[in-house]
Amino acid sequence: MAGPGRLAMRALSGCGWVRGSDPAVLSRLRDEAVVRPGFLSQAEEDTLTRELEPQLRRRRYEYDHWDAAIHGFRETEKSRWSDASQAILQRVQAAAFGPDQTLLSLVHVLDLEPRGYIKPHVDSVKFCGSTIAGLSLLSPSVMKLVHTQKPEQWLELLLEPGSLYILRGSARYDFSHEILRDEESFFGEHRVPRGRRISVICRSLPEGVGPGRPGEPPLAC
Ligand SMILES: O=C(O)CCC(=O)C(=O)O
Ligand SMILES: [Fe+2]
Ligand SMILES: [Mn+2]
Repeated sequence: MAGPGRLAMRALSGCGWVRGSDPAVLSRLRDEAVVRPGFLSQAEEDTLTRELEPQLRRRRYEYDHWDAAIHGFRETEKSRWSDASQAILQRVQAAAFGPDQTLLSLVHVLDLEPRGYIKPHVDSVKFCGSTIAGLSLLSPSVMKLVHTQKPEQWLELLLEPGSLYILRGSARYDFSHEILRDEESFFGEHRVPRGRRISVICRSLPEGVGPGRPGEPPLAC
């Protein structure tokens, strides 16, 4: 997909991959809800997908938890990576995290089938620090952020395959995030048809928590 058309970009300030309810929200969250399209080369995308596929294929998609935040998904946590993937994750770390932040050693890998979606939620502050950074593979999708107290304030993030998104600070704590289901998958006027999407999500540890205790953080942050 080539990115949003001129129409969708009309109301935007700055980046063509982020839309917002109003210019004030866009400017306030400018550095806190960031999309970097084309962060991965096609070769890097293929490397990650090829490495994850066998591990994911062993699991079944889950649908039936009526109160769960995520529907039509399978997931894993991964600590050991090939050298090539390790290099990609290091680029993510350098792009998204500060030198004083420690990352969860387990990287969260989420596979959403074409009908899969993620309901609005705020990642638990118990298990996840101030920064969340996610790579998107295979299918484009729209991530929507809505202010938990003032729902009239929102952002839409267009996540194309190969893109990196970063949520930090207020965007991470004061806004819920969700991945829209296919029927609702629009970036402004721009329809974003959903296929299968894999995301690779790095998170910082809650501040003040040491990096030890392997295996402690749960699957769903
Ligand atoms: O798939 C993503 O990029 C986000 C997943 C998510 O919000 C979560 O696991 O908490
Ligand atoms: Fe989340
Ligand atoms: Mn989660």
